[in-house]
Amino acid sequence: MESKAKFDCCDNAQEKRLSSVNDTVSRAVSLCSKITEFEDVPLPDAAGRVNFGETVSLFSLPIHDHSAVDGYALGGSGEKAFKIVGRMIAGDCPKGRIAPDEAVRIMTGAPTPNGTQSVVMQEHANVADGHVVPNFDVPEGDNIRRTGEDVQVNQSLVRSGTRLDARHTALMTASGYQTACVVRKIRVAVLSTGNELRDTGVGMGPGHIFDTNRPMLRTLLNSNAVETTDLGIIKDDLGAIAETLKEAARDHDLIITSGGVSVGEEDHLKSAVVAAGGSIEGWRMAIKPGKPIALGKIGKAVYLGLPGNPLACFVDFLLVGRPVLEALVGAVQRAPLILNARAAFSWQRRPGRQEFFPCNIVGTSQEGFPLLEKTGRAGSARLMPLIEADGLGAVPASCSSIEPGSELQFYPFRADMGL
Ligand SMILES: Nc1nc2c(c(=O)[nH]1)N[C@H]1C(S)=C(S)[C@@H](COP(=O)(O)OP(=O)(O)OC[C@H]3O[C@@H](n4cnc5c(N)ncnc54)[C@H](O)[C@@H]3O)O[C@H]1N2
Ligand code: MOO
Repeated sequence: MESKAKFDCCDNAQEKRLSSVNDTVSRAVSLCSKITEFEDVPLPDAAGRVNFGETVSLFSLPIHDHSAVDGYALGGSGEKAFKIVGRMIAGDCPKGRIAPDEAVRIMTGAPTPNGTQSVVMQEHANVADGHVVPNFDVPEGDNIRRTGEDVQVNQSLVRSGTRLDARHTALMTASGYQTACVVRKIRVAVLSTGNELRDTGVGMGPGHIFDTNRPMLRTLLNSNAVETTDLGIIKDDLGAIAETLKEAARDHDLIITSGGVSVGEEDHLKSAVVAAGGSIEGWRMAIKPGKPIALGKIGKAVYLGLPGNPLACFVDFLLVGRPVLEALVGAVQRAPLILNARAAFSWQRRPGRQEFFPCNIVGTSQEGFPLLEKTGRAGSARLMPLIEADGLGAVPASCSSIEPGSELQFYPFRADMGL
């Protein structure tokens, strides 16, 4: 059943009933039910997966008191001679007790004997005749890493919904885990629609183009947390599309299509979703490129219809598709990284829709913001400007003119410390 949603209008009178990106994302996320099946995976293979439930520490960290330096464990305080009564290296079993006038030769990581007041670095002590004399009165506790000072046993380590990376592999391994319990992979079906589309090398003729969006979407979906089914190219045929959608809805969490979401006579996706027994919940966003987008449900599967123009498809996947994937696995939703930036260029534009354009960082403005240059003439069918781009610049719907120094928003493609 089709349901009509209420949308904010953008400020162009001809562009009524367009929704904002935020409203569209909220609507899309509200269609998603969190996947509740889970599996155990070895920690080094768990990067990109989402933690199912809360993980608590099996051990205290550090597991035992140990020395932070190579030096001497001292049984007491003072700038005096301590008799060296033993030697401990990393891996030795914690044993023995030292008296206030005794010391133990100790290496970094070795357990400190009971009775240790402090550890003095070997550079800060003199050794002669089986005794060590620190160069100063070493404060109590110096250079001893205490049991549990980082993590207590049973302490919460990783929250439910956390996307795992090398940090979690390290901490969970240190506290006794070999595997992580993660949400099962999201099953995503991808298909393209359009009579003009051909796979590379298959039956190209006049009027045909290469199907760009399907390989692009498969690449965007290529993560450890997603299992993608490629359903190929479907002709602009309502019945064929509806049949494919209906079939895909049986065993996928998300169906992503490209093309056929606009208003032309061969734009069948909206009707096809309904014919497949589903509902369409949203239609158009006040952005450029990427205005037409279809959101809906077919059975339990979420449906996301992206526009055919490749840059529009790319932008809509990043803005709406990504949060949908996060919602399906119950990942903690993080605010998108949107930076304040300044323009290094002039640009006159027609107001009406928030506009995104590929751009790169060419310097830093006087105020310290990234200075952006467009990487080519933007257009929803143009891909070349993306290639040299560091991210997407954005201007609000009302903007009609950009001069050097004008404020922009910047959505970076990557963070250099990315995990
Ligand atoms: N009368 C109107 N026409 C259009 C409007 C509108 O508001 N009123 N919106 C325009 C906008 S904005 C966009 S974006 C496009 C989106 O249209 P569709 O999603 O229906 O996409 P198609 O018509 O199927 O294709 C558009 C364009 O993209 C090419 N294409 C399609 N699929 C692929 C693919 N997999 N790989 C590469 N290229 C693809 C297709 O050949 C077309 O050239 O609608 C505007 N029209
Ligand atoms: O939204 Mo369309 O992508 O402007 O061409």
